[in-house]
Amino acid sequence: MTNAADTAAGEPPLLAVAGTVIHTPERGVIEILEDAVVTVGEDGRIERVIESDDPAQEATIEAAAAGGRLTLLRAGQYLLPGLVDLHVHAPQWPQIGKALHLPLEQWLANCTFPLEARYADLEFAARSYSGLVDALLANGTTTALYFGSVHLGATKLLADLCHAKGQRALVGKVVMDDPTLCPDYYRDASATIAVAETEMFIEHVQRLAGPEGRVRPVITPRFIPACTNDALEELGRLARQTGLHVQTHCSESDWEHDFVRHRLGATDTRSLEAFGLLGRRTILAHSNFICDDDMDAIGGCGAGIGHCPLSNAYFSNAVFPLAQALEKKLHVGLGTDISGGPDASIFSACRHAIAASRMLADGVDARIAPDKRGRPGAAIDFAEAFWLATAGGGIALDLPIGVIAPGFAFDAMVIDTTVPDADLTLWPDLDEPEDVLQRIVYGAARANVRRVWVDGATVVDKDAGLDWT
Ligand SMILES: Nc1nc2[nH]cnc2c(=O)[nH]1
Repeated sequence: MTNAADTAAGEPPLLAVAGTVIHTPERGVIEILEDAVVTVGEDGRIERVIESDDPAQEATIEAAAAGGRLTLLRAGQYLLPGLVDLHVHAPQWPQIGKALHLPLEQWLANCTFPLEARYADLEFAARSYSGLVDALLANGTTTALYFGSVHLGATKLLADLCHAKGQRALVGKVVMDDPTLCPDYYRDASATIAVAETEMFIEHVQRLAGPEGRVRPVITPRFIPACTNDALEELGRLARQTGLHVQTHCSESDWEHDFVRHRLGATDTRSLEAFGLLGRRTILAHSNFICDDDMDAIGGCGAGIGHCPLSNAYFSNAVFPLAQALEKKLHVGLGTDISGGPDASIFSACRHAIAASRMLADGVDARIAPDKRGRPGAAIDFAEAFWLATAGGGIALDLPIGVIAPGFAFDAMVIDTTVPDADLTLWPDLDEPEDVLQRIVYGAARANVRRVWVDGATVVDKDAGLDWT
């Protein structure tokens, strides 16, 4: 990706990683750079990707090795961009793998709000959030977009922990102030207090990490049914004034979609737009019931969608029209939706996204004739799924992440296809080069993620005792 002429020796890099790079810089495009060297500058950004036939490689490797800054991948290890999770409910971590038998509205009222209310206790919050951030990093999630709870204190703690552990994180104090839906024991006391605490949270995070830092505050109305119009209007004003990210749930299930249409006479998307909450840095979780007009509104302002295929299977009554959204050039990435999705891995989300798209394409009810059963053209493949999990998530967030190329942040991971206690096995005598990515997308587990960097800093090294050079 660079010419010999570009590679005159300069300052030694912060880091150089030598090995085979696999990424998907564009939707459906797999790029494999065998035996490349990726150099990273002091700012944590990728400086150069030097291919194997470039004479500058040797000197770069020697300089990095001399400075103790070289990481050399072994046979069977691959350098991939880190994963981006566009939808995580941090306080629901202790509920992962439980309570998925209920419809959304009962799950919220009977299980989720009582659990989230416990985050008034900062000791409980610290225990839960610390385990969650460690687990996501160990799964290769270098960037996470988090809903906190309604509590200012616990949500500050979540931001502090992400900062301390080095994860790229966008974190929101949840706003939910409408007594019609939110119980007395778990809601903002008023719209005014909810907005004031959101402002305090923004100040805290920007003091912690800087205005465009690795940890950023997000304006977070939980979803329209939980918020008064006053709160939504004020949060819209704040979004316009600050230019910060916004996250919320959008047209998730029959119940939720109909609730908003009855209350406001418009879809979630058009209502959010009217409140000033739909913009380039808005991420809409789910969005399963969006219509063509909603897609036009989302595409028109460049907002993003966090597609959560596993949680949709439990709560959403429908499959998100992913391929249609991509054809319309909407910005889409993947989310686990912990704990509506009982799986912390974005590799799993890739697999669920592929499976859901196939079911939408073919249809699911065998009693319906094949030509009427599905929605032709709705399927995506593994390369598109991996693009959603990396570059697609980065585009949705408007951040330079998800691609191994100069100018992007060095948020990356080593996938080891040789670890013994895992089911990911390559068959070099049977495989085409692109099959490596296919096998990783379908087979990678937490144990295969050996090392993780964010902004060039090592945040996970499961083989810390081993020599990487
Ligand atoms: N899946 C999901 N949907 C929601 N809608 C409002 N809150 C939630 C939540 O916590 N999870």
